[in-house]
This record gives sequence, C-alpha cells and structure tokens, in this order.
Amino acid sequence: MYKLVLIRHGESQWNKENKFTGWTDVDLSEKGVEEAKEGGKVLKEEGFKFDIAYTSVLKRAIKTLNNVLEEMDLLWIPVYKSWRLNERHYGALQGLNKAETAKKHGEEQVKIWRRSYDIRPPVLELNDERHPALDPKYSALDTKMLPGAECLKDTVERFLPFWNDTIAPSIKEGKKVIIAAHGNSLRALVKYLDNMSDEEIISLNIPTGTPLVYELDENLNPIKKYYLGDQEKIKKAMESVANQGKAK
Ligand SMILES: O=C(O)[C@@H](CO)OP(=O)(O)O
Repeated sequence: MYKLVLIRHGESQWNKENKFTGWTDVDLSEKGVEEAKEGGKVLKEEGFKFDIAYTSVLKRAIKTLNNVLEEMDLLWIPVYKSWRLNERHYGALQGLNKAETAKKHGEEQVKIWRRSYDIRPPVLELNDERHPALDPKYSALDTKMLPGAECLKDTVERFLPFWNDTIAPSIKEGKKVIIAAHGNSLRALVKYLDNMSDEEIISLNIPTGTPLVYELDENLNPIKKYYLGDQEKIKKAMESVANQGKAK
C-alpha cells in the first residue's frame, strides 16, 4: 500500500479578495501562511515523512510546500516544479471578483465557468498582457502548449502526462510523495484517481492548506482517502469554497 499526500495552497491574497486567480502568480495571505504551517504540523503529528515533493511554478503553492516542509524539518528533500501542476487557467476572468461577476452574469453562469467539466471561460488573446506566452516562467515552452483559458478537461489533459511519466513512477518506486498544488489542478487529479464522472466532479471543492491523504494499492487505485484535521472545520471550508461564486 502506498500513501500519497495532496495539499492545496493556503489562502492566497486573491482568495481573500474573492478574485478569479488561475495562472496569476499571487502570494499567500497571512492566514494562508498560517494554514500551510498548520498543515505541516498535523502531518508531522500524524507521523508522515516524505522523500520527494512536487509543486507548480506558482508561488502560492511553492511557499505552501516550503512552510509544510519547514514544519516537518524536511526542507532538504528534492522538490520538482512543473507548470503542469499549475491552477486551471481562468482566461479573461482572471482578476475579476467572483461575487461581482455573479451579479453581472448570474450565479448559474459563474457556476458553469467555475465547475463545468468541459466549458471554457472566456479566452485571453495572445497579445493580452495576462497571457502566459508573455511570462518568462513559460519561455522554454512552445507557445502552442500555453493556454489562454482552460476548462477542467483541459487541465486533466495537461496534468496527466506529468502524473504518468513522473509522479506515478516515483510512487511505484516506493518514494513517499507530497504534491502541493491548486484547487482545480487537484480536482483534476482527484477526478482521475477516483474515476469520478464529469457530473460528480462538479460538486467537489477542495479547502486551502488541508492535507488530503490517499491510500493506494499497487496499481495506484485508491483504497481510502481522508483529510487530516478538524473534520467539522474542513466541511465548512469546503462549503465556503463552493459559495465563493454566489452574488451575496
Ligand atoms: O480562482 C481560482 O483560480 C480558483 C481557485 O482559487 O477558484 P475557483 O474555486 O473559483 O475555481
């Protein structure tokens, strides 16, 4: 049996301001740093150890991982960063307030943009300053690979090669793995691991800074999964993520 730990970054500045974030490289809020440290503490208390870590190229996930590893005195382990673990690209919605967008376009439309499996949000043009083609982080990649907007299906498709070629083999080698990523890139992984339908994934929301443990069999099929921490608080945190798209 293998154990895999997933953690969504702690609250970011734009989570706090309730803005669509996607590939925008915003920092953690003070509360987000605390959540990440808390995540590290509970992993340590529960006796977890890691040999290798994977994260995105966005600072909210990287800093969350660093805080977790610092709490566990594991800052020395190898850390691999890949754009394939980035948040889902939110296209032209990036930077807009979610509640104001719901007021303007309706809650139903915002729910479609946030949670439908295969409908993309409005796309960014290649010359838009927010387009990843203009960001030095992605300069080594072919522009054709860089999204101007993604639906969750697109995120699954760009995430899976990294899972299949890199993460899954290291788990099968017996390495203890932690992945620090994002609400929707982790939803992509959960959908894949749990073999969830396109409908089931709509209502799944992942709270910030809370370790999610998967116990996997030798073929990496899930046996069991659970969040570490106060279960009542976690339930409320998941509901509050779902409610971010309400007009208020
Ligand atoms: O804005 C985003 O990039 C994501 C995660 O914070 O939000 P949502 O939960 O609305 O998909």
